[in-house]
Amino acid sequence: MKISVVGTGYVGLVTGVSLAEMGQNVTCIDIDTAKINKLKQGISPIYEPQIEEMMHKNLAAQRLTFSLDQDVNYNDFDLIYLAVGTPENPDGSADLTYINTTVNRITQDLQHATIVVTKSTVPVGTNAKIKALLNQNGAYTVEVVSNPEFLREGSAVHDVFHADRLILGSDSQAAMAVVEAVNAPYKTTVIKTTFASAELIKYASNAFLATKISFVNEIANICEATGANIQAVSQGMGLDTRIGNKFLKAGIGYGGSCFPKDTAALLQIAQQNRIDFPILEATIKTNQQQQLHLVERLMQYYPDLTGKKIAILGAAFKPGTDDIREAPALRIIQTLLEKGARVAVYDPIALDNVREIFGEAIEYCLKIETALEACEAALIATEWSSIQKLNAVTIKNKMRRPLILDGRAALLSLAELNDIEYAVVGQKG
Ligand SMILES: NC(=O)c1ccc[n+]([C@@H]2O[C@H](COP(=O)([O-])OP(=O)(O)OC[C@H]3O[C@@H](n4cnc5c(N)ncnc54)[C@H](O)[C@@H]3O)[C@@H](O)[C@H]2O)c1
Ligand SMILES: O=c1ccn([C@@H]2O[C@H](COP(=O)(O)OP(=O)(O)O[C@H]3O[C@H](CO)[C@@H](O)[C@H](O)[C@H]3O)[C@@H](O)[C@H]2O)c(=O)[nH]1
Repeated sequence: MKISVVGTGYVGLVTGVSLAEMGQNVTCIDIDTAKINKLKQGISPIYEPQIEEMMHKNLAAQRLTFSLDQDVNYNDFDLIYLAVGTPENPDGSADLTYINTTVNRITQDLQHATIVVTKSTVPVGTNAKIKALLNQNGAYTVEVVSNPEFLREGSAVHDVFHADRLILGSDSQAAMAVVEAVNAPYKTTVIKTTFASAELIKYASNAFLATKISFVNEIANICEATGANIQAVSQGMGLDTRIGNKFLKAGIGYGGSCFPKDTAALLQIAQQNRIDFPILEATIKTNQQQQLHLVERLMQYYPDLTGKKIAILGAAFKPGTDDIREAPALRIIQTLLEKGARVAVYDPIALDNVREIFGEAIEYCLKIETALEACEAALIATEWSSIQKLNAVTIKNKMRRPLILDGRAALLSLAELNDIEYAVVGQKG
């Protein structure tokens, strides 16, 4: 089967490479010339474990090609996956500009029936509109299947091959059967439903996970006030199989390209339907407050941060990725700069992306030791393994004051060392 995947970001690239690995003939398409040039040379524009090795293998087997949008004819494919971005509009709703541009572009080429599969996260009602747009001329029927993606950055390839479920939404059973067959090698539970239900499953899943995180972060705040310990509390909660132990890790809140924008978009969908969604509003508000939790705790040690060197350990929104979209570290750095502090940031792979935002305003450190050198406190924003390996000797030798504020419970064992000042989210410190 000849498949194209439009958009070579986290979802498009991983989808395309994985389908090629499953034996399909795949063309990954983008409008970004620099990205396509890199990809043609076998270089991944994103950091994602396993992706480059799998790319090289499938490029060599000639099952995988990369192409600029202007160089392809969409008539050449049996299936066309949409994996372009759907970022946040200023009012919180999903910006469908890239989806609409892609659909118009496909329509210009098409001269026969085909199937378009929407991987991008789109608001309820979008796939029905996509189908209407694709069938404007009425000479043949273009079927559409909503197939929302649930991969996580940092483990995207693993997640595609070990998905919990395959969600397909369409008004065409035949089209869903084709997409189901393509995905058969992944051997997962298949749910076939309508466009609207498939679209809502994606938003509801992300909003629920985000709510779990905000809930546990509120419990962590109660722990700090009362002397309870969030690690014990979330372990105790998580052993109840009705609750489950995942997404109960307290910290400085969620970031990334999905939870913040998808919670905002679901709130917009509710508002457009005149439905109140106070739980989701609270989830978002709690997360915004939680992202600055470490700064509040730091201010208890230093009411005036002017001129103080503060190390930020970890910039990516989570370990295993160079993605800094909506990363809590960015808001922390911005706030510290506004308060007059000097900031040195360590991250093993995301520093180039951070530099694009803060330029010369902060110091960038590829070694943790450089960030810690003569600093007055270190704030842990991402639980990279290199940060988890930090030892007491380095902390005491390098830092002017050995004060660690841990937003990701990365150095819990250090709490036992008396001569390091240590505070972690969810414990009195
Ligand atoms: N990142 C994730 O972990 C994740 C997981 C599940 C779902 N999603 C959803 O998948 C979608 C894509 O997310 P992403 O993170 O991969 O986005 P991304 O920003 O990393 O990549 C999008 C790509 O689409 C390209 N593009 C834009 N317009 C195009 C056009 N007209 N033709 C061809 N290419 C075009 C861009 O150049 C970019 O390379 C979003 O809707 C997102 O919500 C993302
Ligand atoms: O117990 C937890 C779990 C996660 N996080 C934070 O939550 C954010 C998101 O983490 P994660 O869900 O692992 O990463 P994403 O790559 O953003 O993946 C989410 O968003 C994707 C895009 O929609 C979905 O496909 C995935 O299923 C969904 O997990 C990160 O900042 C984490 O630090 C916590 O604070 N506590």
